[in-house]
Amino acid sequence: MTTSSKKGSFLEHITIQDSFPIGTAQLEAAAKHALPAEVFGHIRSGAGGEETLRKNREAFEKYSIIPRFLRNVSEVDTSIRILGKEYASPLMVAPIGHLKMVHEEPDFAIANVAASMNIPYIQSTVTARSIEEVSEAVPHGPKWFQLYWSNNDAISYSMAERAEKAGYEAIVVTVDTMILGWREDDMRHQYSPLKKGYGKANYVQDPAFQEGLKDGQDEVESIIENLHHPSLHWDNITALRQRTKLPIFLKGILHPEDAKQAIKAGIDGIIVSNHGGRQMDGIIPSLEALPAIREAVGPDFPLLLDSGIRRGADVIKALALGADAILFGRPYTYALALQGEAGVQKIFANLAQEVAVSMALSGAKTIEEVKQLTLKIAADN
Ligand SMILES: Cc1cc2nc3c(=O)[nH]c(=O)nc-3n(C[C@H](O)[C@H](O)[C@H](O)COP(=O)(O)O)c2cc1C
Ligand SMILES: CCCCCCC(=O)C(=O)O
Repeated sequence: MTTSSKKGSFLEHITIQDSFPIGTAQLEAAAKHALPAEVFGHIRSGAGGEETLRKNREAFEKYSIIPRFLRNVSEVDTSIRILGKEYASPLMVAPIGHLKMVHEEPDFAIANVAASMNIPYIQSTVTARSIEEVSEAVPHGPKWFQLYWSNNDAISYSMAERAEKAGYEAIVVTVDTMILGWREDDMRHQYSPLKKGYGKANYVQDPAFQEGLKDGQDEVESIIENLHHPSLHWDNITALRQRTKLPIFLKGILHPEDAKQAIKAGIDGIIVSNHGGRQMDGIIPSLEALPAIREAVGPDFPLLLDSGIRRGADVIKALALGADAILFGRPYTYALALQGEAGVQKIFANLAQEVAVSMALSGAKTIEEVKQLTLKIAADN
């Protein structure tokens, strides 16, 4: 996206407002009011005592941008290039499963928004619509597929192959969810979107899944069995590498040594993530893990980040600390619950615009210039 004060687009945020909540805190409050407690709790909450969930936000507040001025920022270009592909903005749609809990037709709505903005839609394994259904309904726009490894390797290979055939641009293997985190909110509410079968399309339409179904076994029960795979190992990643031509990203890497091992395994990119604090509590905030990982992988290796991004300045900080782009999670789920596709459009458009305004006010005309900005870290660290 190129935005220019001459065209007046830097003024949009002053003139265009409607009933949509402004700011992600207000959005979350409105979703809390609108959604059943167990659904809101499932989305909002983190694992354990929610230390990591909290620290994800605090990490951003520890860093301050030292802005540069007098640089003529009337033209700001937010576009990025990753693995040879150009996207309009350093924003991506984080894979979020089971969205049928908040909307009748979630996956088409979100894929449409991503396509209209030319940002990658990262489709979760556990969506209401399958890879094929999404690619048919929304044929344009960049789409990546997030893979939860299955206990039955054949299903994982089959899903990767289906994504490649459907024209998806990359496979994202999530490595931090080989078992489910300790989620007390869900326990209190006795709530499991998995058990409700909200995310079964990719499995039930998979030939390897159907072949592996035991006689009389319930499909949802089998999906849950497949999703839990504590044996996940680098050997699985190496095997997948040999079976797909698509670029592979690993989502959930937090240790520089794992990042180096990923490169050795032929991986094309890393998403530094703690799953929004939903998996292991007490682990490092993604933003704090980022600089050491950038150091380990070198300046050109594709590095993305999620967990805790809520506004434009957060995006600037993540890029200045070494990310090439960020994934945006929970807020778009709340927007979907409140206003459907229009809500998702507004939350992403607002964030994209806030990024452009933040770039201009920091003195960066391009993403490369954002990466050169200086950050000051609070003295208590
Ligand atoms: C309700 C919910 C469902 C999620 N489902 C998935 C999923 O299916 N696959 C995945 O890799 N990550 C999943 N995530 C994690 C997100 O992709 C992302 O890492 C996280 O939400 C980022 O943190 P943020 O919400 O603070 O932006 C889910 C997160 C939420 C809140
Ligand atoms: C065994 C893991 C299934 C989790 C699917 C959704 C998810 O990632 C989440 O955070 O919730």
